[in-house]
Amino acid sequence: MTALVEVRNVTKSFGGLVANKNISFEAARGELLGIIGPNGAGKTTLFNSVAGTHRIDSGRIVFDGRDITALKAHEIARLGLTRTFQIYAASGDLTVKENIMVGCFMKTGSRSVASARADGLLRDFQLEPLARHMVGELPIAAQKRVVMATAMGTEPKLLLLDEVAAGLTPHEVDATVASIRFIHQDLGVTVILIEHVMEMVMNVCHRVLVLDYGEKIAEGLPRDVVKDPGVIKAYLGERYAREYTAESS
Ligand SMILES: Nc1ncnc2c1ncn2[C@@H]1O[C@H](COP(=O)(O)OP(=O)(O)OP(=O)(O)O)[C@@H](O)[C@H]1O
Repeated sequence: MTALVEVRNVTKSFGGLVANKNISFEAARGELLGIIGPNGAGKTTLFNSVAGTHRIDSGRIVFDGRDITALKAHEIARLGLTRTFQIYAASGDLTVKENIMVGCFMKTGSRSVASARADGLLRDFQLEPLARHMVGELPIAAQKRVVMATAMGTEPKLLLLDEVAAGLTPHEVDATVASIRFIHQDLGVTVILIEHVMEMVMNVCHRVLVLDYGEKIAEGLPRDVVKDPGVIKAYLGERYAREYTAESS
């Protein structure tokens, strides 16, 4: 598999705090990559660095064969790299369908094309009965599906999902896993996801990167990463690691 995105020696500081320190990784076309690590490790900062939400201090990012390091977020999104936000950021004034259409307008200027595409996404993400509801009034699980459907409206090649399982019940996490598999397998989108819900990471990710204090401390198969002593110490804890080691052996 060839790399769809290559991140080389990316550093990003906020004042004296180095939130991403010399981080390098690649995601292959068709891969489903997870990023884990404790609160404040630099995961969201890394998404912001890759998606052009902020300028990085140093390093280089290549997406789909093109150097995107100096591009702005909307220019990067047009190339097919879309990110979702951990905190839902859409306008509360929009209905579910209108919200999804905002994503579709990235690829078309036609209202009827955007509307038809949004109808398809409403079906794909089981949102049809909610199409006319205001997004801000929906339960969290449905809001997360709107976030994913809106992102898919931009027709990405690479989708960065920031904690789409946070705050969900186990049943809702299962439904989110199904949505991610649909995006990845049926729609053929490469996915990188940040997640604290380890059941989901273990379930869906091909590979996992682990960040701690702004640095990449591990990278590998989920079953190997959860046994890494550095990852256990920094993030998972002994009890959790024992559970997963027992399950995967
Ligand atoms: N815009 C900003 N200005 C100043 N500091 C920031 C900014 N964004 C992030 N930071 C700091 O950078 C560090 C990394 O934050 P980041 O949000 O990337 O961590 P994270 O791994 O995503 O955490 P979480 O799992 O809690 O979402 C933290 O110390 C955070 O306070």
